[in-house]
Amino acid sequence: MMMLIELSSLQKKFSQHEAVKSINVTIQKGEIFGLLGPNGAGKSTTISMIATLLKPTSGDIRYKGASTLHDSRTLRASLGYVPQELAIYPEFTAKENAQFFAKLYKVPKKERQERIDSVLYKVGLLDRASEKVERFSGGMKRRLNIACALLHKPDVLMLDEPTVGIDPQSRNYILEMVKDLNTEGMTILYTSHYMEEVEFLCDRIAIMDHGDVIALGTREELTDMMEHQDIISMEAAPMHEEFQARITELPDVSYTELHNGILQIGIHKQADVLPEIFTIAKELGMRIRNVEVTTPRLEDVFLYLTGRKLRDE
Ligand SMILES: Nc1ncnc2c1ncn2[C@@H]1O[C@H](COP(=O)(O)OP(=O)(O)OP(=O)(O)O)[C@@H](O)[C@H]1O
Repeated sequence: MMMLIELSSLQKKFSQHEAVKSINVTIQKGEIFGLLGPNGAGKSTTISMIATLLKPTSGDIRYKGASTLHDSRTLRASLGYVPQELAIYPEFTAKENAQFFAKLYKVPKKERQERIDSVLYKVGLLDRASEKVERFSGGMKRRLNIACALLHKPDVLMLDEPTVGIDPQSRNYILEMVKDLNTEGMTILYTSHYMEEVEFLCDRIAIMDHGDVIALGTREELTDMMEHQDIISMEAAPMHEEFQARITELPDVSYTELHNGILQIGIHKQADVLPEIFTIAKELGMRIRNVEVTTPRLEDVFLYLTGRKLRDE
């Protein structure tokens, strides 16, 4: 596998606040690389630095081995970037937007029409090409934004939380489209705070928190970090505070987390703690309604590493 983008000791400070803390990440040609982390983790700052829209405080970004900090032309020509905020004109039609960006990206005139039709088709908007964007749903606008980033046939596509606040249908459409683009050979950098999306899409994942990459690997490598863990999810009525406190004290329990009435208990793999848990529940007069034992997912890895939930709810 060829290293396509290398971030070395990449750091960004906003006055005293260190938004990205000297991270080292390499993105291989042909992979879907995910940046997963909660809001404020530093994902957008990182991706904006790669897109050359934000100057790093220190460190380097190399594209195909050459630093992009002084000469970003090669990278810019090969990069499609879809920011979190929509960058399209609502009073124009979808086609007019695409025409505008095709000119901006210097797509040769004789190729423009075909290219525009092809990207609008790809995002499922060819039949709506002549409609004004202000009449589009959030998901359609987002898809058009992606189409505009594809006009110059980039080698790398970077998407910053592309599914936030859109309908499930558009979300699935985008996820499938990203997979297809990757199958056709495009390298993808995808940021999200949705664990399921990153699990579904990404070959490798960097988990970010407070500006730092706290873990990096394939999904299996990340969940293997917790190879000594199983997760018990338990619903009970009532759920006593004392119950959680006593469970946390048990020797085979590594952590507990109460969320939406469900108590999650991280236990050493195959530890026989259920009888003790049931006994404590009985002592406290609780009725257990549901118990499930599962192997860890990325969400659990985040909880394990940070002691916090990935999502802010
Ligand atoms: N222009 C800026 N000036 C000052 N602080 C900033 C600026 N941009 C980002 N930050 C701060 O840097 C940190 C990282 O923000 P960033 O947007 O990169 O996080 P994120 O992981 O992309 O989260 P989100 O999904 O909410 O955008 C945050 O604490 C944010 O407040």
